[in-house]
Amino acid sequence: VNIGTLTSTLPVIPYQKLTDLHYLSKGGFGTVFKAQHSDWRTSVAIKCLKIDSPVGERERNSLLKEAEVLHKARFNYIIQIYGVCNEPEFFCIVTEYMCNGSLDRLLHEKDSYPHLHWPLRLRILYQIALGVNFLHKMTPPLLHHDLKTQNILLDGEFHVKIADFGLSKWRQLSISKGSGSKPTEIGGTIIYMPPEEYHPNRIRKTDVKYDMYSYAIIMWEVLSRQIPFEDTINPMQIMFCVINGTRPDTGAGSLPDDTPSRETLVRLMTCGWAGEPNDRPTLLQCLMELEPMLRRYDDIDFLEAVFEIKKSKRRSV
Ligand SMILES: CNC(=O)c1cc(Oc2ccc(NC(=O)Nc3ccc(SCC(=O)O)c(F)c3)c(F)c2)ccn1
Repeated sequence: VNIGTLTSTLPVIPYQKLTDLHYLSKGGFGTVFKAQHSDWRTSVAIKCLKIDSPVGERERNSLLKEAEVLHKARFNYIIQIYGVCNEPEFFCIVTEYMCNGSLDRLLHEKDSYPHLHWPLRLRILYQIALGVNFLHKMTPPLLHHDLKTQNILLDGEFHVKIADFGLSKWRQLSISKGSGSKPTEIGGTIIYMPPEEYHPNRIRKTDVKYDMYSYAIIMWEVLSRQIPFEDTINPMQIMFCVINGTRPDTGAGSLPDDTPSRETLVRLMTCGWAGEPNDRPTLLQCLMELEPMLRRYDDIDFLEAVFEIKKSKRRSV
């Protein structure tokens, strides 16, 4: 990646403008901090190469590639990049800070969030689909291939932005290049991984269909607030079951009968997680089916759902 072309359109942020660093998380070989930008007077997130390890050329290039990808993929439902900090002893990309954290926490920290009203859950599913569909409609299509609730971030009003904490080489759909799969992070979860990915053969033609499988699993997780395959602890067991057609339970025990548009949502999930990639719908087809569901609600419905969360969050602090 030519840093010159990248920084000709992306701000270069001097390191001394980044203050009050707080550690957030550690990725493959990247570390994420919250920081304040002293001129812009806002919180930012910075993803740096391990500040202890010498910044290797390969790692630096990988982060540059990520900046380029994020810069090209600017969209309302993809995490926004503000710039890069490119100094000899410090190298990081600077993005917006998503103050309400990951969807994973919103779904499963039920003490903090006892009520998650349907309008907000549907808006979250719709906005994830908008983000992933945008990636798939780029030329060439940009594949996420690590969609999971930990990579879905929420801003102050609980709007969704797609993120990718993992730091590994970027993949794009290119017919020429044999598309080897992105190695799953060590200890990464496989519950969002489609069965054809368990033993990736060199030339896989249906790459965009990978994200659709992950999206279907996320749909189930949002609507049920349960962990997919929770009772099977051993990843090998999950892979075995999934290859044999086991999927999350779509009965009333997991998806309540009062789930709005239950039949349509269950059909989208079951088609989305089909074992045969070509049987899965596209994200665009999902959007077409979700749009009439969202139109049933108005802003007050969404505001009430967000208000409910903020009230209970205040109580639980
Ligand atoms: C409580 N709040 C927080 O903790 C917090 C942390 C945070 O840290 C980061 C998280 C992720 C990234 N980076 C990233 O998302 N990159 C990326 C790259 C490619 C694609 S799309 C194609 C593909 O996936 O390959 C994509 F969608 C995303 C980052 F730079 C910082 C940001 C905001 N808030």
